[in-house]
Amino acid sequence: MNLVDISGLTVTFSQYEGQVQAVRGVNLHVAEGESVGIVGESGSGKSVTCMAVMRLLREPQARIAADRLELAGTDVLAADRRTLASLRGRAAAMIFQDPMTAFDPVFTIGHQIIETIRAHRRVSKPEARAEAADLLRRVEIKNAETVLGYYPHQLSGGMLQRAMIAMALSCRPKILFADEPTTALDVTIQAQILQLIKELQAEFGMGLVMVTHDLGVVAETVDRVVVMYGGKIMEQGPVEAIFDDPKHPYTRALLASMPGQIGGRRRLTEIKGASPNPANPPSGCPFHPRCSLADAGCARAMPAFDVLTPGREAACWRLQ
Ligand SMILES: Nc1ncnc2c1ncn2[C@@H]1O[C@H](COP(=O)(O)OP(=O)(O)OP(=O)(O)O)[C@@H](O)[C@H]1O
Repeated sequence: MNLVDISGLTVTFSQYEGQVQAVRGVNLHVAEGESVGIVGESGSGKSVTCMAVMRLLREPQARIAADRLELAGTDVLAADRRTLASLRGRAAAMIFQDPMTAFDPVFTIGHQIIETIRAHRRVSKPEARAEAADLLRRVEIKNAETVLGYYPHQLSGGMLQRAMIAMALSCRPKILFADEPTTALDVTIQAQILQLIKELQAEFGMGLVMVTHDLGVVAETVDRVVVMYGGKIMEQGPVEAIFDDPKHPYTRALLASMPGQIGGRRRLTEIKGASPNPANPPSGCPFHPRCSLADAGCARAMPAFDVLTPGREAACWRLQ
């Protein structure tokens, strides 16, 4: 079964200035235990895609439409509030760049993890407390019992990130969405946290969707890569294929702008030209205004995906 099953997803935000077309026809599938990286520059629609399948976007400002939008076999567009609340946590959890978004500053770490466990499972408070301490140990927080009594501001950024991962894992989700989970951390801590996510993914047998602008992060952590640009998928395939033999000119440009140091924090700003304005996206292939290979046809229509091998596909007129 696919843990994530998305076909024809579009997400549009209504704003005073007009409509922002954040996601424009995305198909995405993640199998059990699989790890997938979604990469692309800022604003390409990576986060919104994940938030849409978790139904975490504020509606009706965000309008979500899809031919299929399923999380662990449940149609999230048809799901009621209760089903969604139970899905979030039990089926899927999400971690973010800023752990303060996951924690409430006025409660201790322990209180918040224990409450999360008890919101989803019938366990006594002492059992939940023991489990919370155990989870903190698994994310390599040494003085776990003490840390349970700490407030979020008493932990360093890296420690708080670990505590957020512990809280996300507390309901034993089938899939974890990690949205730029290490971007705010310094390089050594970043590498440790990525390693930890990878180990926990294997240990828990979870699916993983890693959202990042950093190809180095993807190289380190996932099996399959999905490259997004202007609200669309440009190319996808196994991580080795994407790195060794990128097909789409955008993927090639992304790789060329990659910092030498894996996990480095340089932003991908070196591709010439500006990323598309989602309020007024370019016609045809969204990358055509910046693509050195583009011709008039590229502005006319978005090409279909060329399936190079099963699971390896790219959408580029010049490839055809
Ligand atoms: N709540 C919102 N209201 C209006 N526009 C939004 C909202 N959330 C996201 N957007 C817009 O949707 C587009 C896609 O955003 P998204 O956050 O998915 O990009 P991203 O690829 O994840 O990049 P980043 O790394 O910057 O988060 C952006 O242009 C963004 O400004």
